[in-house]
Amino acid sequence: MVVLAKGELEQIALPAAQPPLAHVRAIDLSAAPGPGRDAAARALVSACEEQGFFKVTGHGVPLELVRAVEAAAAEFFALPQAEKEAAAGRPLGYGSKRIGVSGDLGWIEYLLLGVTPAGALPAASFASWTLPCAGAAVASSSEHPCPLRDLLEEYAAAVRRMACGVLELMAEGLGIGPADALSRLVSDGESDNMLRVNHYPPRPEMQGRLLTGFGEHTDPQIISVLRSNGTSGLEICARDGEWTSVPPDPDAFFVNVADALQVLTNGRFSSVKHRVVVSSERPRVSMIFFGGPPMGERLAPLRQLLGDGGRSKYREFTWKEYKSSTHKGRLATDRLCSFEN
Ligand SMILES: O=C(O)CCC(=O)C(=O)O
Ligand SMILES: [Fe+2]
Repeated sequence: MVVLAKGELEQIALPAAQPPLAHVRAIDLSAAPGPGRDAAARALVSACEEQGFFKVTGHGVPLELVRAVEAAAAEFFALPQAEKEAAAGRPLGYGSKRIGVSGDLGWIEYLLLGVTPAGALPAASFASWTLPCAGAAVASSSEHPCPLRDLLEEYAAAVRRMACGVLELMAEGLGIGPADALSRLVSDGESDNMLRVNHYPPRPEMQGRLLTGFGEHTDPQIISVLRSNGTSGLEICARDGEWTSVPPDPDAFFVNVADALQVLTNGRFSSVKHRVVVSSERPRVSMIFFGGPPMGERLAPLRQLLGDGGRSKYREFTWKEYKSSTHKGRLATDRLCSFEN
């Protein structure tokens, strides 16, 4: 449930609009080695250069698992508000309407969780709270293991593997080595991976107006892998500033180029600006895996992507430094510009 104080609904109301549909490239991760895989790697690089956004088919994540975790998430969000609030934490845990700490509001409730390299949700995510689940709400979680938590762990592990596959294909397409030049950042024991489950309840009647679900922003990590329950709402912004609506695809995963990858590629790829507009009478549930590097990782353009005499557009900084910059300022702030040379 999203409970807004007086005046807050007005802050997130949007004029009715029907942006054109985005044309999103599909990349087949299962293409066989040889010409098929080479073509997929080239298409992936073009998609990152042109849009910073694409979708992945042949991803190997079982759709039964995806549907089971989505159903368990929907049950969680249907719990009484007080039970969900018991899982509230900062910044991890349950939250509603507030995104970040700088006053951004949205028609949204969510769970934000840390992920270990094996895909587990570490105890630190649960330091001050446990994850209540429908059916187990009255029992202690040790007696009744929470199905949502188990499913999220399995899901995070599967999506992390897929994210690594995407980054390996990307390294091939960019012609950089070793094969794990990019994927190691997400598969490392210290990688700062996160999982976010967003629930956008159906919008209230507002005389045809729409609501901001998640305001415009770029994701700070390397890549984000997003899946939604087939309800529209995600919009991406093209280089020319035009917003387009992403047609939902319940069988594929969407991938965003995020800020750290823009830096690693010296701006050859740009992180994609995106937002969620709540326009549907159906609830939207989305699950996003954020592939982030270890806290101490030094980020700078990869030498192989600088070319002869190429100039680095960014100064070197650690992921920890960049991540803490994202905790300051509004969601839509362009944070990378303060790291430019
Ligand atoms: O919920 C969505 O579909 C996208 C949300 C998003 O961009 C995010 O959580 O970073
Ligand atoms: Fe995002």
